[in-house]
Amino acid sequence: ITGVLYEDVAKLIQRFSRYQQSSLSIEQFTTFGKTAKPIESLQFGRHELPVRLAHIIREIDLLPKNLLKTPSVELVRSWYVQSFSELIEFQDEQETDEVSNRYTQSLMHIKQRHDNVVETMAQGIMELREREGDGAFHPSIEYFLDRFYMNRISIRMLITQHLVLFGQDARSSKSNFIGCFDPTCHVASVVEDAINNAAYLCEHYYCAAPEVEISEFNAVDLKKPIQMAYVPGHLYHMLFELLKNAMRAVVEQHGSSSDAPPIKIMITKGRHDMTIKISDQGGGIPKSTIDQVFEYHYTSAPEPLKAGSAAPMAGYGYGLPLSRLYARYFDGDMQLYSMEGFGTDAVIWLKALSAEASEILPQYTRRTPKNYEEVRLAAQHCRDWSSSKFYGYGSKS
Ligand SMILES: O=S(=O)(c1ccc(O)cc1O)N1Cc2ccccc2C1
Repeated sequence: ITGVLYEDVAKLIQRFSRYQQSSLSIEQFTTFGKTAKPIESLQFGRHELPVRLAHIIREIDLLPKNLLKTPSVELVRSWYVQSFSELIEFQDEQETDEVSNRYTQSLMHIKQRHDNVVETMAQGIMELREREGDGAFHPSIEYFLDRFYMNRISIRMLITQHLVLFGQDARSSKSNFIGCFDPTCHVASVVEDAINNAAYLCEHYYCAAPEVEISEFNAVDLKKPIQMAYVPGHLYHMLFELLKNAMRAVVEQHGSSSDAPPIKIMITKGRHDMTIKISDQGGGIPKSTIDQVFEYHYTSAPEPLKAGSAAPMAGYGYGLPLSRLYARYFDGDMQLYSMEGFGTDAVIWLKALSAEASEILPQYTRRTPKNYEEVRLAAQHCRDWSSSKFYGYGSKS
């Protein structure tokens, strides 16, 4: 029986990976969430979730065999296939309340099953690097992880949105939240939360935390506080990471003396972008190493935050690459501008209009395997460029 089942699942994954994924805007999430019934959410999710799972399973199968065959990556793949199989069961079910409740239960289990995907995937890549050194797969692994974690953010968004709207932990209707979305998110308040928590950690580690000054400029509604429809949890995650880095930089540069230069935060809103800039005088880093801080450093895989252990200050594990994915998820971005010897500006751009803030989903297409080949070749090309082969001079090895 399992043989047959296995064969069917592989065929179903193929089939579902050929459907186009439906990218939702924040406008669509909030409009749908205001009036949708559990049944309607089931009708959308029981198709879209298997499609997104199938897309990324196909992409996992493009990984170099030596990585794909590590115990950790095989375990992660089995979670995705298991969740795909469970969701497929709802395809031709009657749309009754009983089915809807079973669907909600299933989403809860799937969310829990995937809680440790980031750590487990990092473990697999670390195992491989220890065994095979800095493998030639490095750049295409970065390409894969960005797409893999973006897909995971998007799947967890759909699942969490359904659970918050219709699950046990459904929010009391008192707040004007629509699921995970705050339609009138007051940006400075989320910034203040992130500052307080990052400063608490900084005090705990360094016995001091730099001052932080916040300014706003609303070019759309002068004098009005800057608000937007967004997922406060995502915004907080990005800000907390950047503030930890900035505070650590300032304290390590100026010691815990009280005359350390303050960190300055500028929040602006234009017709297209809501932008946050965090400026620190923490000594900065060379331009040549900026790209590396956005790499997934498997060496310091994120320690699972067990109760009681203090969260790490700016560990440079996955904090920055994942934060940039959150910024990019609803078509925004994040970038660092550093002046080595002086300090760094970290900038987050988000879409000011919720109708323009659409999910950016990595699509698995017939071209995807070729893209991986191109990424690998391009990296090889860069390695050649940096060698004297191309310049014909210079001592670079
Ligand atoms: O690389 S950074 O310029 C830097 C990176 C990201 C960021 O958000 C803010 C930053 O300031 N910076 C982080 C850090 C930590 C300890 C000691 C010195 C530094 C310098």
